Amino acid sequence: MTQTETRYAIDPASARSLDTQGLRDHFHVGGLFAPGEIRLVYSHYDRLILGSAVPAGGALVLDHVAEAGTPSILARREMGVLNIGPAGEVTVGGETHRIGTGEILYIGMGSGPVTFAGEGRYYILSAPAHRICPTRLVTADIARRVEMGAKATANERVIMQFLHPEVVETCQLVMGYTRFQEGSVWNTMPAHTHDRRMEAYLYFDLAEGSRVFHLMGEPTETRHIVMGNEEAVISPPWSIHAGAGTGAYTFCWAMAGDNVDFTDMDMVAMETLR
Ligand SMILES: O=C(O)C(=O)C[C@H](O)C(=O)CO
Ligand SMILES: [Zn+2]
Repeated sequence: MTQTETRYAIDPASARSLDTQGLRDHFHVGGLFAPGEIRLVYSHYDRLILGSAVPAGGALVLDHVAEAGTPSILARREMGVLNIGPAGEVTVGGETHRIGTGEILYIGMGSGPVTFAGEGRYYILSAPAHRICPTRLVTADIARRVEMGAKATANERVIMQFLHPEVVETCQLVMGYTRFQEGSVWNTMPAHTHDRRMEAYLYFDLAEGSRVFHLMGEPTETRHIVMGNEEAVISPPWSIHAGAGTGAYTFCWAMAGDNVDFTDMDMVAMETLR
């Protein structure tokens, strides 16, 4: 079963006036990773689709998604699939890929239906594409590693860049995840925006009872959204996206938009934040 929910894009002035529930309705994505289901959210920010597939030992096929308006989801789209569960198999274009924990499968436009199988817990991201780039499994040993932050500022972390121009060719998807050194809990601080690209975060590997306070909004109008394990959040192009956890966590970040330049960010000075 595939379930799809649409989230419309709103402007920063409208977002400013939202209360907690309003912010969650627009940006927070809960209820993913339901066993035996594919759940998708179709965001109007850069038309990114994010979601999950949990075959729970069986098989689930992702093919027609009415919101995309094409016979098959990949007809005019590309996809990145991160496995946050035990190893599993994804079959696409007549080939079966065994995806280990923490590995990402890039799937090129026009590949046809995607079958998710085994015990994997798959996080799905898909963006419109304009040409075919080859499907490829990206393992942690070939991902780019960027070490950032420091213990003293509780933000010592490694940004693992999987779908990145120096690793694998994509049309507009840029994707990876960030891991923290023990004791570090702050992500993406100092904060930034990139009006050219939207972003989505999936927070995972949180212990029970642990939460991440995700920060969003224009730099001078920040708001927070409290995130539980395996919950995602949509970051509009005009918004910062940062967070602090009450304990350890990992998060997957993904972007779509006008360029694939990871370093194209507008850094926000600490004094600017409100
Ligand atoms: O920890 C970080 O900092 C990040 O992972 C930042 C994201 O990758 C990002 O916001 C990229 O634009
Ligand atoms: Zn960013």
